[in-house]
Amino acid sequence: MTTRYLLTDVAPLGGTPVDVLLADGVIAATGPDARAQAGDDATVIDGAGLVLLPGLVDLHTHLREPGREDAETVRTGTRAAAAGGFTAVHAMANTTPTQDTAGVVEQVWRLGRDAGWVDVRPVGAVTVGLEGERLAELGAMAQSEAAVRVFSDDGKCVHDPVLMRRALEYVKAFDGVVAQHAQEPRLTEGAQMHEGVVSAELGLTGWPAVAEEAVIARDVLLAEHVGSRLHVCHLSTAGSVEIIRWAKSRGIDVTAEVTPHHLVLTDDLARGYDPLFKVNPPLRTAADVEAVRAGLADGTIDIVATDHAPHTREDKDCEWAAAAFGMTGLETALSVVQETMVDTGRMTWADVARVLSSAPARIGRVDDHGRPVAVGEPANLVLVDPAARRVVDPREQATKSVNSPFRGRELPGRVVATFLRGRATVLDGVPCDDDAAVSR
Ligand SMILES: NC(=O)N[C@@H](CC(=O)O)C(=O)O
Repeated sequence: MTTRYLLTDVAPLGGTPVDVLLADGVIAATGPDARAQAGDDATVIDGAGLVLLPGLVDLHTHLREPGREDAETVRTGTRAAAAGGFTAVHAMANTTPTQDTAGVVEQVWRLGRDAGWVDVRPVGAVTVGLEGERLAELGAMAQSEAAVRVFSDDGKCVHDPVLMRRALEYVKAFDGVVAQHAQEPRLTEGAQMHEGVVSAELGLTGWPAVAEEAVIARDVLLAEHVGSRLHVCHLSTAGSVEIIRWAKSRGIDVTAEVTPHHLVLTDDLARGYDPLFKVNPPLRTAADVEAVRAGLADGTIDIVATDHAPHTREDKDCEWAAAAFGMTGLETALSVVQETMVDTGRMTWADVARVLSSAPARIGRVDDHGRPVAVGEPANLVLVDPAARRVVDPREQATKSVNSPFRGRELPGRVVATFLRGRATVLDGVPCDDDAAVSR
């Protein structure tokens, strides 16, 4: 039998404090019933001042296994996810070999299940080898044990409009979604950072906003034409927010994500030539940051997704032009959303539960996650201390890589505990290594 937990005086979604009993993998009782049913054997966690949210769900994580286990493995990446308050993650397809067959997605799914930290939902590649030439085995991946519902060539754009159209049409058969990495390749050849004043000053090749916006505009029209579901990865510009707003007003079935780093960091950071700030799509301007915050607050942008992109020191500790694109994010996402959206009064904790849990769970068709905090629901939960503050030290994080752009920065909030089907994966802010993989 798994441990029973009595969380006392916790605030579900930041609301009125209440006692909550977790038993047999579910929320067994709330209020006075919780204490009455807890019995003597329940582990009591003092939840005064803490917020209880549904476990976070990431639609966009790079776990790097198979192929780049030197940067991250399914085990280290999912342990980092649990530390960050996640109970489910989607593992992106740009592995080696590519997650473009039933065999590879099943391998990743099994590694996730055996690690036991979070539920891993592999993303399937749209095209074979992410090469943009032939559709991958979408149906076989959907029907595999991994039950793939999200398909993406992330890291690369599906730039051929005919292939994109076919993928959008094909995934309808199994209620899938195509998640597009919107980057017009010809407009971004050799690009190193956002195209603007700073790139001109530094003499680095620019990645113009239009290279993202042109693909999003095309794809929302394609999605409308074929009546399919489209998801836009890591949207980063004010113009992209406008296009999504327009598409939604027309009733087009599109969803969009923003990353934590695009909610706060700007292209000015490139001035130090520190590749920690090199990412795809690039950090944009302060006006873009304001536009994505406004878009997230008004629901134009549906979710926050980490785009956790771990890289080895070798791939990051070099000159800007040679460095890999990408930043880690699983262990700082919730804090950045708190700092930029909650502490600024733009969103409530209920909104946070929507953008980091229920909406991504719905887009990815992940059952049992992102559910209401209510009796009978699966106990996939995270307990957060919003009053805590910490200085980010990547060496203390669970991820194998240290390329956090928040290194040395003080951020609000701390994950106190994470529960996966009622089993604690994190307690007192520390991953429960002894218990991992015990009960799945
Ligand atoms: N987001 C990133 O900067 N990097 C991603 C892929 C990508 O989108 O380029 C990665 O896999 O490292």
